[in-house]
Amino acid sequence: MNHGLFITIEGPEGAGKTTIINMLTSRLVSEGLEVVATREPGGIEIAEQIREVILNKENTAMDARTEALLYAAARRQHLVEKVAPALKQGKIIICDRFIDSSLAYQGHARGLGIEEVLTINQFAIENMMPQLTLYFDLAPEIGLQRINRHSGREVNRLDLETIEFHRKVREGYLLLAERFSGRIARIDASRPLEQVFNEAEGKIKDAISIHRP
Ligand SMILES: Nc1ncnc2c1ncn2[C@@H]1O[C@H](COP(=O)(O)OP(=O)(O)OP(=O)(O)O)[C@@H](O)[C@H]1O
Ligand SMILES: Cc1cn([C@H]2C[C@H](O)[C@@H](COP(=O)(O)O)O2)c(=O)[nH]c1=O
Repeated sequence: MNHGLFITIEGPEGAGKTTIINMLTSRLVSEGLEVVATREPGGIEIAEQIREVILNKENTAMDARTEALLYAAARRQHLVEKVAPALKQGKIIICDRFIDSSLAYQGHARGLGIEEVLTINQFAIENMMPQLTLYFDLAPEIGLQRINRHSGREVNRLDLETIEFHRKVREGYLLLAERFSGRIARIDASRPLEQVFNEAEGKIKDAISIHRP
């Protein structure tokens, strides 16, 4: 019997997560694997509604703990409705952001504390952790420039944070990559797309052979 595989992709704005997830999904599907690509916050109706509230540029009064709880709530619903059933069916889930985003953004950059944010997320996820996390490491200046110049996506409330905030996000991710080195693989996302893709694909293929022999 095939076992599901839960993979998450992390990193700052404009690191190339969406682009690479699309490329990885096409590649794996073309090889006959069943893949579900999804994202946080979002991926299902209720979580997309929560996303609207969190990322709305008008919601400048949002308290940091409210923000952390909303991300955790969206995560819970997405896990229960989409991720867990697909894993049960033996599929490969590739999720754009997961718990490490909350730890880096709310825990470290917002200053709520990584341990505190971990605690509320443990309640939300009940030990359902990814087997592999690819962290796309990139200086925030480059990522924000990529978004402003090329992607055409709407700027959201988090994008508008100060550059110091985005630097703290990176600092948070680097701390997490060190702490959870068995799960998180750092990928240098400043390189050309093809190189980033090749490394990401290699790590995923390794995980498939370990976790779905
Ligand atoms: N390695 C790369 N080199 C140069 N440009 C890139 C690279 N990867 C992605 N891009 C470009 O950067 C922009 C942002 O990419 P993408 O939307 O995939 O990032 P993202 O990590 O999903 O961003 P966000 O999380 O902020 O939505 C796109 O225009 C994409 O084509
Ligand atoms: C899951 C999660 C996300 N965030 C932040 C990170 C980004 O700024 C936005 C999501 O936008 P994207 O274009 O889909 O990357 O939300 C966060 O702060 N905490 C989280 O848990």
